Amino acid sequence: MTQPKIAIETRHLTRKFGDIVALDDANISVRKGEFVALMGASGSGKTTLMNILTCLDSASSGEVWLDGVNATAFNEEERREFRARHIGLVFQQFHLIPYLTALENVMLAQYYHSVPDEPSARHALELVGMGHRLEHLPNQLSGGEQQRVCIARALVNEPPLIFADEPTGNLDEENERKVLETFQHLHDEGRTIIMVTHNPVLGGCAERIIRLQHGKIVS
Ligand SMILES: Nc1ncnc2c1ncn2[C@@H]1O[C@H](COP(=O)(O)OP(=O)(O)OP(=O)(O)O)[C@@H](O)[C@H]1O
Repeated sequence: MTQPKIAIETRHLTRKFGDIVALDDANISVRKGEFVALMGASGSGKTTLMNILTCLDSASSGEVWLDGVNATAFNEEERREFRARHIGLVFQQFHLIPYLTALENVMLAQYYHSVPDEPSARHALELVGMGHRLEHLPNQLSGGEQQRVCIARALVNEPPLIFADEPTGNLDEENERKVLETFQHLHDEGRTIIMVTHNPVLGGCAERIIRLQHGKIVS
């Protein structure tokens, strides 16, 4: 079977919360291997869209296709299952387990997915430039290093889609640069990345910017 070239597609996607239309007839299409930034003012619907695309929420109407699968009518169990197999998430807050080393934190993600495999956990950390900090605890790492452990954790199970929500929000400029370089490296490797950000520097590093305004895609 040939693999679909489209990683993400939404058709007339709408999400309402009571009277509030958080997402209004949104149509987006992201190719496999694309690096896309999702930008827009506060309240424009970025989180709402991300939550649907990462199977944390479902739409009020419209369709969502992820990695060639129609995810529109997934129930909670199916969403959880799909998320575990297809989606890697990087958050602004690191959510690392403080008493586990960098390597163990990454292996824990493997454990929840299938089985821990130390060589591939090491490889994921090497990929993000953290091969020299495997045995460090989170509090022995800089913010940027912790975020790179989180990126390794997000990609260790080889998810086809990587989502990042303000991944450098808590970092200084130097660490922001290193994390950005890591995403660019992953992009060069052909991974599909969708990044929510307010930061024009990050937005400028993406291949394309999808802009939201009052729940609508404006460009
Ligand atoms: N659970 C909810 N219940 C009611 N209204 C909601 C809910 N979630 C979001 N909204 C509303 O939907 C709109 C879009 O919110 P959303 O969080 O998607 O914006 P955002 O672009 O991510 O904003 P920010 O950049 O501030 O995080 C806002 O008007 C918000 O108040």
